Amino acid sequence: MAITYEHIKTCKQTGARLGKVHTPHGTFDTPAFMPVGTLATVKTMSPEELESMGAGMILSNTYHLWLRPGSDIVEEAGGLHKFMNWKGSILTDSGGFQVFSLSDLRKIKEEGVHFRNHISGEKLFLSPEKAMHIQNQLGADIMMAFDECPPYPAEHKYMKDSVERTSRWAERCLSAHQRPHDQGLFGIVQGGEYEDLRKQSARDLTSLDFPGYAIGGLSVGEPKDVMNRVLESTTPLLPTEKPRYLMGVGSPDSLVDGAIRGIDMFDCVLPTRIARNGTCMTSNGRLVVRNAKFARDFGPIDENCDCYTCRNYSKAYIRHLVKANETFGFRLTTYHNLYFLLKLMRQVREAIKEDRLGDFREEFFEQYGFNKP
Ligand SMILES: CC(C)(C)OC(=O)NCc1c[nH]c2nc(N)[nH]c(=O)c12
Ligand SMILES: [Zn+2]
Repeated sequence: MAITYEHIKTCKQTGARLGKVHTPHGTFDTPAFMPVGTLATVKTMSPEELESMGAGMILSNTYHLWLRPGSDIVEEAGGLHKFMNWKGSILTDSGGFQVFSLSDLRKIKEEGVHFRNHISGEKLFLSPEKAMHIQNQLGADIMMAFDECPPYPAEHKYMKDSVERTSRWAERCLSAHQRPHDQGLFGIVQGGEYEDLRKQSARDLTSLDFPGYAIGGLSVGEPKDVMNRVLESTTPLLPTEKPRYLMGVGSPDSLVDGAIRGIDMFDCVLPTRIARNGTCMTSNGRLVVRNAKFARDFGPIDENCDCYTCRNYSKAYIRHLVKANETFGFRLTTYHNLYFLLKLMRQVREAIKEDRLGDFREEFFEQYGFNKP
Protein backbone atom coordinates (compact mmCIF):
# COMPACT_ATOMS: atom_id res chain seq x y z
CA MET A 1 0.00 0.00 0.00
CA ALA A 2 2.62 2.53 -1.09
CA ILE A 3 0.12 5.36 -0.92
CA THR A 4 0.66 7.70 2.01
CA TYR A 5 -1.11 10.87 3.09
CA GLU A 6 0.79 13.71 4.74
CA HIS A 7 -1.45 16.08 6.71
CA ILE A 8 0.04 19.58 6.76
CA LYS A 9 -2.62 21.67 8.48
CA THR A 10 -6.34 22.18 9.02
CA CYS A 11 -7.90 25.54 8.20
CA LYS A 12 -8.85 27.39 11.41
CA GLN A 13 -11.94 28.88 9.73
CA THR A 14 -13.36 25.61 8.28
CA GLY A 15 -12.79 21.82 8.40
CA ALA A 16 -10.65 21.91 5.27
CA ARG A 17 -7.21 20.29 5.42
CA LEU A 18 -4.02 20.92 3.49
CA GLY A 19 -1.98 17.82 2.67
CA LYS A 20 0.07 15.80 0.21
CA VAL A 21 -0.54 12.36 -1.30
CA HIS A 22 2.61 10.35 -2.05
CA THR A 23 2.42 7.64 -4.71
CA PRO A 24 5.08 5.60 -6.57
CA HIS A 25 4.71 8.13 -9.43
CA GLY A 26 5.08 11.31 -7.44
CA THR A 27 3.45 13.56 -4.87
CA PHE A 28 0.53 15.92 -5.33
CA ASP A 29 -0.90 18.61 -3.06
CA THR A 30 -4.41 18.31 -1.65
CA PRO A 31 -7.20 19.29 -1.88
CA ALA A 32 -6.69 18.22 -5.51
CA PHE A 33 -8.79 18.00 -8.63
CA MET A 34 -8.04 14.99 -10.87
CA PRO A 35 -8.80 15.30 -14.61
CA VAL A 36 -10.67 12.31 -16.02
CA GLY A 37 -9.04 10.33 -18.85
CA THR A 38 -11.48 7.42 -19.16
CA LEU A 39 -9.96 5.80 -22.27
CA ALA A 40 -6.31 6.49 -21.35
CA THR A 41 -6.48 10.08 -22.56
CA VAL A 42 -7.84 13.25 -21.00
CA LYS A 43 -9.79 14.07 -24.16
CA THR A 44 -7.88 16.42 -26.53
CA MET A 45 -5.07 17.12 -24.01
CA SER A 46 -1.44 15.93 -24.28
CA PRO A 47 0.38 14.67 -21.15
CA GLU A 48 2.74 17.67 -21.46
CA GLU A 49 -0.19 20.10 -21.40
CA LEU A 50 -1.68 18.38 -18.35
CA GLU A 51 1.67 18.50 -16.60
CA SER A 52 2.14 22.19 -17.51
CA MET A 53 -1.17 23.12 -15.87
CA GLY A 54 -0.26 21.27 -12.67
CA ALA A 55 -2.30 18.06 -12.89
CA GLY A 56 -0.68 15.58 -10.47
CA MET A 57 -3.03 12.62 -10.79
CA ILE A 58 -5.46 11.66 -13.54
CA LEU A 59 -8.19 9.03 -13.72
CA SER A 60 -8.76 6.17 -16.13
CA ASN A 61 -11.36 3.47 -16.16
CA THR A 62 -11.21 -0.30 -15.65
CA TYR A 63 -14.43 -1.15 -17.48
CA HIS A 64 -13.73 0.98 -20.53
CA LEU A 65 -10.07 -0.13 -20.93
CA TRP A 66 -11.04 -3.77 -20.40
CA LEU A 67 -13.33 -3.45 -23.40
CA ARG A 68 -11.12 -1.12 -25.48
CA PRO A 69 -8.21 -1.73 -26.19
CA GLY A 70 -8.25 -4.67 -23.73
CA SER A 71 -6.36 -4.79 -20.45
CA ASP A 72 -4.00 -7.46 -21.87
CA ILE A 73 -2.72 -4.97 -24.44
CA VAL A 74 -2.15 -2.30 -21.79
CA GLU A 75 -0.33 -4.86 -19.63
CA GLU A 76 1.88 -5.92 -22.58
CA ALA A 77 2.65 -2.24 -23.21
CA GLY A 78 4.12 -2.13 -19.70
CA GLY A 79 1.04 -0.73 -17.96
CA LEU A 80 -1.07 2.39 -18.26
CA HIS A 81 1.65 4.95 -17.43
CA LYS A 82 3.85 3.67 -20.25
CA PHE A 83 0.96 3.08 -22.66
CA MET A 84 -0.27 6.69 -22.40
CA ASN A 85 3.13 8.27 -21.63
CA TRP A 86 1.86 9.85 -18.38
CA LYS A 87 4.65 10.44 -15.87
CA GLY A 88 2.39 11.47 -12.97
CA SER A 89 0.03 9.38 -10.84
CA ILE A 90 -2.99 7.44 -12.09
CA LEU A 91 -6.15 6.27 -10.35
CA THR A 92 -8.43 3.71 -12.02
CA ASP A 93 -12.09 3.54 -11.16
CA SER A 94 -13.22 -0.04 -10.68
CA GLY A 95 -15.87 -0.28 -13.35
CA GLY A 96 -18.69 -1.06 -10.97
CA PHE A 97 -20.14 2.40 -11.32
CA GLN A 98 -19.81 2.35 -15.12
CA VAL A 99 -21.60 -0.99 -15.31
CA PHE A 100 -24.50 0.46 -13.35
CA SER A 101 -24.62 3.68 -15.30
CA LEU A 102 -23.77 2.54 -18.83
CA SER A 103 -25.50 -0.76 -19.45
CA ASP A 104 -29.10 -1.65 -18.65
CA LEU A 105 -29.85 -5.41 -18.97
CA ARG A 106 -27.78 -6.07 -15.86
CA LYS A 107 -28.20 -8.67 -13.12
CA ILE A 108 -26.53 -8.06 -9.78
CA LYS A 109 -25.66 -11.30 -7.99
CA GLU A 110 -23.48 -12.01 -4.96
CA GLU A 111 -20.66 -13.25 -7.19
CA GLY A 112 -20.73 -10.14 -9.41
CA VAL A 113 -22.64 -8.32 -12.15
CA HIS A 114 -23.89 -9.79 -15.43
CA PHE A 115 -24.48 -7.14 -18.11
CA ARG A 116 -24.08 -6.34 -21.80
CA ASN A 117 -21.14 -4.62 -23.44
CA HIS A 118 -22.47 -1.11 -24.05
CA ILE A 119 -20.76 -1.07 -27.46
CA SER A 120 -21.19 -4.57 -28.93
CA GLY A 121 -24.08 -5.85 -26.83
CA GLU A 122 -22.21 -9.08 -25.98
CA LYS A 123 -22.84 -10.61 -22.54
CA LEU A 124 -20.21 -9.72 -19.94
CA PHE A 125 -19.51 -10.45 -16.28
CA LEU A 126 -17.55 -8.36 -13.77
CA SER A 127 -16.77 -9.45 -10.22
CA PRO A 128 -14.58 -8.00 -7.46
CA GLU A 129 -11.87 -10.51 -8.42
CA LYS A 130 -12.15 -9.72 -12.14
CA ALA A 131 -12.06 -5.96 -11.50
CA MET A 132 -8.95 -6.38 -9.36
CA HIS A 133 -7.25 -8.55 -12.01
CA ILE A 134 -7.91 -5.91 -14.68
CA GLN A 135 -6.70 -3.07 -12.44
CA ASN A 136 -3.51 -4.98 -11.61
CA GLN A 137 -2.94 -5.38 -15.36
CA LEU A 138 -3.38 -1.62 -15.86
CA GLY A 139 -0.99 -0.88 -13.00
CA ALA A 140 -2.51 2.35 -11.65
CA ASP A 141 -1.08 3.85 -8.44
CA ILE A 142 -4.51 3.92 -6.82
CA MET A 143 -7.21 1.32 -7.58
CA MET A 144 -10.83 1.42 -6.49
CA ALA A 145 -12.79 -1.40 -4.88
CA PHE A 146 -15.63 -2.92 -6.94
CA ASP A 147 -18.80 -1.36 -5.54
CA GLU A 148 -22.44 -0.83 -6.40
CA CYS A 149 -23.45 2.80 -6.82
CA PRO A 150 -27.27 2.54 -6.58
CA PRO A 151 -29.39 5.08 -8.48
CA TYR A 152 -30.79 8.08 -6.61
CA PRO A 153 -33.23 7.92 -4.92
CA ALA A 154 -33.19 4.35 -3.62
CA GLU A 155 -35.34 2.70 -0.93
CA HIS A 156 -33.65 2.25 2.45
CA LYS A 157 -34.12 -1.55 2.26
CA TYR A 158 -32.49 -1.74 -1.20
CA MET A 159 -29.65 0.55 -0.09
CA LYS A 160 -29.02 -1.51 3.06
CA ASP A 161 -28.71 -4.76 1.09
CA SER A 162 -26.50 -2.97 -1.45
CA VAL A 163 -24.18 -1.49 1.22
CA GLU A 164 -23.75 -4.90 2.85
CA ARG A 165 -22.92 -6.51 -0.50
CA THR A 166 -20.52 -3.67 -1.36
CA SER A 167 -18.75 -4.30 1.98
CA ARG A 168 -18.47 -8.04 1.21
CA TRP A 169 -17.16 -7.14 -2.27
CA ALA A 170 -14.59 -4.78 -0.71
CA GLU A 171 -13.24 -7.65 1.38
CA ARG A 172 -13.00 -9.83 -1.73
CA CYS A 173 -11.16 -7.02 -3.53
CA LEU A 174 -8.59 -6.82 -0.72
CA SER A 175 -7.92 -10.56 -0.83
CA ALA A 176 -7.71 -10.50 -4.65
CA HIS A 177 -5.30 -7.52 -4.66
CA GLN A 178 -2.00 -8.86 -6.04
CA ARG A 179 0.38 -5.88 -5.67
CA PRO A 180 -0.39 -4.09 -2.38
CA HIS A 181 3.09 -2.57 -2.20
CA ASP A 182 3.04 -0.77 -5.52
CA GLN A 183 -0.66 -0.10 -5.77
CA GLY A 184 -2.99 1.34 -3.14
CA LEU A 185 -6.55 0.02 -3.06
CA PHE A 186 -9.19 2.47 -1.80
CA GLY A 187 -12.48 1.36 -0.26
CA ILE A 188 -15.66 3.16 -1.38
CA VAL A 189 -18.26 4.20 1.20
CA GLN A 190 -21.83 3.96 -0.08
CA GLY A 191 -25.20 4.30 1.66
CA GLY A 192 -26.97 7.00 -0.37
CA GLU A 193 -28.62 9.74 1.69
CA TYR A 194 -29.12 7.46 4.73
CA GLU A 195 -26.85 8.40 7.63
CA ASP A 196 -27.24 5.04 9.35
CA LEU A 197 -26.14 3.22 6.19
CA ARG A 198 -23.25 5.62 5.55
CA LYS A 199 -22.08 4.90 9.12
CA GLN A 200 -22.45 1.13 8.57
CA SER A 201 -20.53 1.32 5.28
CA ALA A 202 -17.76 3.49 6.80
CA ARG A 203 -17.47 1.13 9.80
CA ASP A 204 -17.24 -1.97 7.59
CA LEU A 205 -14.59 -0.43 5.33
CA THR A 206 -12.42 1.25 7.96
CA SER A 207 -12.22 -2.10 9.76
CA LEU A 208 -10.51 -3.45 6.60
CA ASP A 209 -7.74 -0.84 6.87
CA PHE A 210 -7.51 0.48 3.28
CA PRO A 211 -4.77 3.08 2.54
CA GLY A 212 -7.46 5.56 1.49
CA TYR A 213 -11.24 5.94 1.32
CA ALA A 214 -13.64 7.25 -1.29
CA ILE A 215 -17.16 8.49 -0.74
CA GLY A 216 -19.28 7.15 -3.61
CA GLY A 217 -22.93 7.44 -4.48
CA LEU A 218 -23.00 11.23 -4.34
CA SER A 219 -23.44 13.78 -7.10
CA VAL A 220 -25.98 11.32 -8.53
CA GLY A 221 -28.78 13.86 -8.73
CA GLU A 222 -29.38 14.55 -5.04
CA PRO A 223 -29.80 18.22 -3.99
CA LYS A 224 -26.53 19.94 -2.94
CA ASP A 225 -27.68 20.26 0.68
CA VAL A 226 -28.19 16.46 0.83
CA MET A 227 -24.64 15.96 -0.49
CA ASN A 228 -23.27 18.42 2.07
CA ARG A 229 -25.23 16.75 4.91
CA VAL A 230 -23.96 13.28 3.93
CA LEU A 231 -20.39 14.63 3.78
CA GLU A 232 -20.72 16.22 7.22
CA SER A 233 -21.80 12.92 8.75
CA THR A 234 -19.46 10.65 6.76
CA THR A 235 -16.00 12.30 6.59
CA PRO A 236 -15.61 12.37 10.42
CA LEU A 237 -15.94 8.55 10.37
CA LEU A 238 -12.91 8.22 8.08
CA PRO A 239 -9.35 8.07 9.46
CA THR A 240 -7.70 11.51 9.54
CA GLU A 241 -4.32 10.11 8.46
CA LYS A 242 -5.61 8.77 5.13
CA PRO A 243 -6.81 10.46 1.92
CA ARG A 244 -10.53 11.06 1.39
CA TYR A 245 -11.77 11.03 -2.21
CA LEU A 246 -15.22 12.31 -3.24
CA MET A 247 -16.06 10.53 -6.50
CA GLY A 248 -17.68 12.28 -9.44
CA VAL A 249 -17.49 15.78 -7.96
CA GLY A 250 -17.58 18.27 -9.41
CA SER A 251 -18.72 21.74 -10.15
CA PRO A 252 -16.64 24.65 -8.77
CA ASP A 253 -19.01 25.24 -5.83
CA SER A 254 -19.06 21.52 -4.91
CA LEU A 255 -15.26 21.39 -4.95
CA VAL A 256 -15.04 24.29 -2.48
CA ASP A 257 -17.84 22.93 -0.29
CA GLY A 258 -16.31 19.43 -0.39
CA ALA A 259 -12.89 20.77 0.65
CA ILE A 260 -14.53 22.67 3.52
CA ARG A 261 -15.98 19.33 4.68
CA GLY A 262 -12.60 17.62 4.76
CA ILE A 263 -12.33 16.08 1.26
CA ASP A 264 -8.82 15.78 -0.23
CA MET A 265 -9.39 14.42 -3.77
CA PHE A 266 -12.03 15.08 -6.44
CA ASP A 267 -12.68 13.92 -9.99
CA CYS A 268 -15.31 14.97 -12.51
CA VAL A 269 -15.86 14.84 -16.27
CA LEU A 270 -17.68 18.19 -16.15
CA PRO A 271 -14.81 20.52 -17.25
CA THR A 272 -13.79 18.33 -20.20
CA ARG A 273 -17.33 17.36 -21.17
CA ILE A 274 -18.81 20.89 -21.28
CA ALA A 275 -15.68 22.14 -23.08
CA ARG A 276 -16.55 19.88 -25.99
CA ASN A 277 -19.81 21.72 -26.47
CA GLY A 278 -18.11 25.11 -26.16
CA THR A 279 -19.05 25.94 -22.56
CA CYS A 280 -16.37 27.44 -20.31
CA MET A 281 -16.06 27.99 -16.58
CA THR A 282 -14.90 31.54 -15.85
CA SER A 283 -14.40 33.58 -12.67
CA ASN A 284 -17.70 35.31 -13.53
CA GLY A 285 -19.67 32.13 -14.11
CA ARG A 286 -20.29 29.90 -17.11
CA LEU A 287 -19.75 31.27 -20.63
CA VAL A 288 -21.15 29.63 -23.79
CA VAL A 289 -18.57 30.75 -26.30
CA ARG A 290 -20.60 29.77 -29.38
CA ASN A 291 -23.15 32.45 -28.38
CA ALA A 292 -23.61 35.06 -31.18
CA LYS A 293 -22.80 37.92 -28.83
CA PHE A 294 -19.12 36.87 -28.90
CA ALA A 295 -18.80 37.02 -32.72
CA ARG A 296 -16.79 40.26 -32.53
CA ASP A 297 -15.51 39.92 -28.95
CA PHE A 298 -11.71 39.93 -29.28
CA GLY A 299 -11.07 39.60 -25.54
CA PRO A 300 -10.10 36.38 -23.71
CA ILE A 301 -12.56 33.81 -22.33
CA ASP A 302 -11.72 35.06 -18.83
CA GLU A 303 -10.02 38.40 -18.04
CA ASN A 304 -8.75 36.93 -14.76
CA CYS A 305 -7.21 33.82 -16.32
CA ASP A 306 -3.55 33.54 -17.33
CA CYS A 307 -3.83 30.20 -19.12
CA TYR A 308 -2.48 29.44 -22.62
CA THR A 309 -5.96 29.83 -24.13
CA CYS A 310 -6.70 33.17 -22.46
CA ARG A 311 -3.25 34.61 -23.18
CA ASN A 312 -3.33 33.82 -26.90
CA TYR A 313 -6.86 33.52 -28.29
CA SER A 314 -10.06 35.57 -28.35
CA LYS A 315 -13.66 34.53 -27.78
CA ALA A 316 -14.37 35.43 -31.43
CA TYR A 317 -11.71 33.03 -32.67
CA ILE A 318 -12.70 30.21 -30.32
CA ARG A 319 -16.38 30.76 -31.15
CA HIS A 320 -15.50 30.45 -34.87
CA LEU A 321 -13.58 27.19 -34.28
CA VAL A 322 -16.28 25.67 -32.07
CA LYS A 323 -19.04 26.53 -34.54
CA ALA A 324 -16.95 25.04 -37.35
CA ASN A 325 -16.45 21.94 -35.18
CA GLU A 326 -12.67 22.48 -35.38
CA THR A 327 -10.80 20.20 -32.96
CA PHE A 328 -8.43 23.01 -31.98
CA GLY A 329 -11.41 24.94 -30.60
CA PHE A 330 -12.23 22.10 -28.19
CA ARG A 331 -8.59 21.82 -27.23
CA LEU A 332 -8.62 25.50 -26.25
CA THR A 333 -11.85 25.28 -24.21
CA THR A 334 -10.69 22.04 -22.54
CA TYR A 335 -7.30 23.52 -21.65
CA HIS A 336 -8.98 26.57 -20.11
CA ASN A 337 -11.59 24.58 -18.11
CA LEU A 338 -9.01 22.20 -16.64
CA TYR A 339 -6.68 25.09 -15.88
CA PHE A 340 -9.57 26.93 -14.20
CA LEU A 341 -10.33 24.04 -11.81
CA LEU A 342 -6.68 23.27 -11.10
CA LYS A 343 -6.13 26.97 -10.36
CA LEU A 344 -9.26 27.00 -8.14
CA MET A 345 -7.75 24.15 -6.09
CA ARG A 346 -4.49 26.13 -5.80
CA GLN A 347 -6.52 29.07 -4.46
CA VAL A 348 -8.33 26.73 -2.03
CA ARG A 349 -4.99 25.39 -0.75
CA GLU A 350 -3.70 28.96 -0.38
CA ALA A 351 -6.82 29.93 1.58
CA ILE A 352 -6.40 26.92 3.91
CA LYS A 353 -2.78 27.96 4.49
CA GLU A 354 -4.03 31.41 5.54
CA ASP A 355 -7.02 30.09 7.55
CA ARG A 356 -9.55 31.96 5.41
CA LEU A 357 -11.29 29.35 3.23
CA GLY A 358 -14.67 30.56 4.53
CA ASP A 359 -13.93 34.10 3.30
CA PHE A 360 -12.59 32.75 0.00
CA ARG A 361 -15.84 30.79 -0.45
CA GLU A 362 -17.91 33.96 -0.07
CA GLU A 363 -15.78 35.97 -2.52
CA PHE A 364 -15.63 33.16 -5.11
CA PHE A 365 -19.35 32.34 -4.89
CA GLU A 366 -20.28 36.01 -5.17
CA GLN A 367 -18.14 36.61 -8.25
CA TYR A 368 -19.06 33.32 -9.97
CA GLY A 369 -22.75 33.93 -9.27
CA PHE A 370 -23.46 30.89 -7.07
CA ASN A 371 -25.28 33.08 -4.55
CA LYS A 372 -27.72 34.36 -7.16
CA PRO A 373 -31.22 33.14 -6.18
C1 LIG B 1 -23.18 11.03 -11.81
C2 LIG B 1 -21.72 11.42 -11.50
C3 LIG B 1 -20.75 10.64 -12.37
C4 LIG B 1 -21.52 12.92 -11.64
O1 LIG B 1 -21.42 11.14 -10.11
C5 LIG B 1 -21.55 9.91 -9.58
O2 LIG B 1 -22.07 9.00 -10.16
N1 LIG B 1 -21.01 9.82 -8.34
C6 LIG B 1 -20.69 8.54 -7.79
C7 LIG B 1 -19.55 7.90 -8.47
C8 LIG B 1 -18.79 8.44 -9.49
N2 LIG B 1 -17.82 7.56 -9.85
C9 LIG B 1 -17.94 6.43 -9.07
N3 LIG B 1 -17.20 5.30 -9.10
C10 LIG B 1 -17.53 4.31 -8.23
N4 LIG B 1 -16.80 3.17 -8.26
N5 LIG B 1 -18.56 4.42 -7.35
C11 LIG B 1 -19.34 5.55 -7.27
O3 LIG B 1 -20.26 5.64 -6.45
C12 LIG B 1 -19.01 6.61 -8.19
ZN1 LIG C 1 -8.04 30.57 -19.37
